[in-house]
Amino acid sequence: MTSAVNTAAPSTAVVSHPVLNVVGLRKQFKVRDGGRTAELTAVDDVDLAIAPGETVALVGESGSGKSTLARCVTRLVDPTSGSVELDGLSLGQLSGRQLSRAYRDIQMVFQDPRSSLNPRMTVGAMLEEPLRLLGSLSAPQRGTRVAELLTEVGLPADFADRRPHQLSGGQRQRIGIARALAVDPKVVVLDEPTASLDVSVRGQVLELLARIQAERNVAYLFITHDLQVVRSIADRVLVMYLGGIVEEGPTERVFSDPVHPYTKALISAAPVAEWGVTTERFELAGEIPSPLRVPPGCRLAGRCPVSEPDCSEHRPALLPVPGSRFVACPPEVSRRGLLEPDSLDHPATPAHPRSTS
Ligand SMILES: Nc1ncnc2c1ncn2[C@@H]1O[C@H](COP(=O)(O)OP(=O)(O)OP(=O)(O)O)[C@@H](O)[C@H]1O
Repeated sequence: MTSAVNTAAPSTAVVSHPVLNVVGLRKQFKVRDGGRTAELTAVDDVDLAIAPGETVALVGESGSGKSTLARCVTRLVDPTSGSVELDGLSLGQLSGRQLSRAYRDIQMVFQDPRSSLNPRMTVGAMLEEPLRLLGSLSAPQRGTRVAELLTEVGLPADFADRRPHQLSGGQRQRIGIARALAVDPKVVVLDEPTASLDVSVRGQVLELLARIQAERNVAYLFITHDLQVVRSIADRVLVMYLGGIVEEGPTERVFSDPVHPYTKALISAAPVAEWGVTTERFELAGEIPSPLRVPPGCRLAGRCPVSEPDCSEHRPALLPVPGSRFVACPPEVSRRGLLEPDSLDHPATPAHPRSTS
């Protein structure tokens, strides 16, 4: 959030029961900068709500803060401020059993299964490890569950005896997915899960993820650079730039009619001509600035071909625009006549949690 909560009615219905609700999340790292200690803001005031069974994609160029956001959500790192709620419970306020339960309910799949799987362990032992945490299964029951998990991710049960180096990249990623699913999570955060795979294997893994979601109603937060993957798997997309969300909405609408200049540039730079989306070339000047030197006002202003003098003054809030979308670019929103009544009376982020429908 940038300031107060927007009291204007958002253009969307509200997610009545988000399984994951992130509010005002900020993560700063202390780093050395020219011989002194400085604060690097990797994620700045991000809100995000995901409904059960929904896939939300997070896109943005390298360094925009996607992985840091994912690691804060899964508590691999502690956020500097803000809250992460799972089924209405704030993780920061839980302890003991409730906290372990919440950790189980949010699992992560990493980009490189080779480094996320222990080379010394068999597949069976790796899949059994999280099952032990459940504490309620006997050794034979765990063995049965391992075989079921392997079947669920499309691998034969005898793969339990193999080690990671005896598997292909796609098979390793299937094991990474099986491991995440072992404790029956409600949310799986996938950080570039298909980036290291061949195109054909990528398609199979995406199909697997879609099938698992249909069967388990699990929610996915899917981080990727690959906009084709986003289009094939995500219900909604969040576009991130220099730590903040600049556009959010249903995938097809965002792709077919991007509003924020950064989204336009991202889509226009994607190497896919046949999408039937805007083919207008939209280029930004220069490179993404260092998060150590975040520009004032709109962070894109210095690179944006349609920026106005005001853009460098105030950081723009996400404004609701028709079509269940939110865009942090007041000039573009008003230029296109997308402004909803009251939006500028309350120039802040939309009420939380936001909707999928
Ligand atoms: N542990 C850390 N200590 C210091 N800075 C960090 C740390 N982790 C990330 N950063 C910085 O935070 C910013 C955001 O990084 P992050 O990896 O989250 O971006 P990203 O969008 O996931 O990039 P990529 O797509 O390349 O993975 C970068 O400037 C990065 O250097």
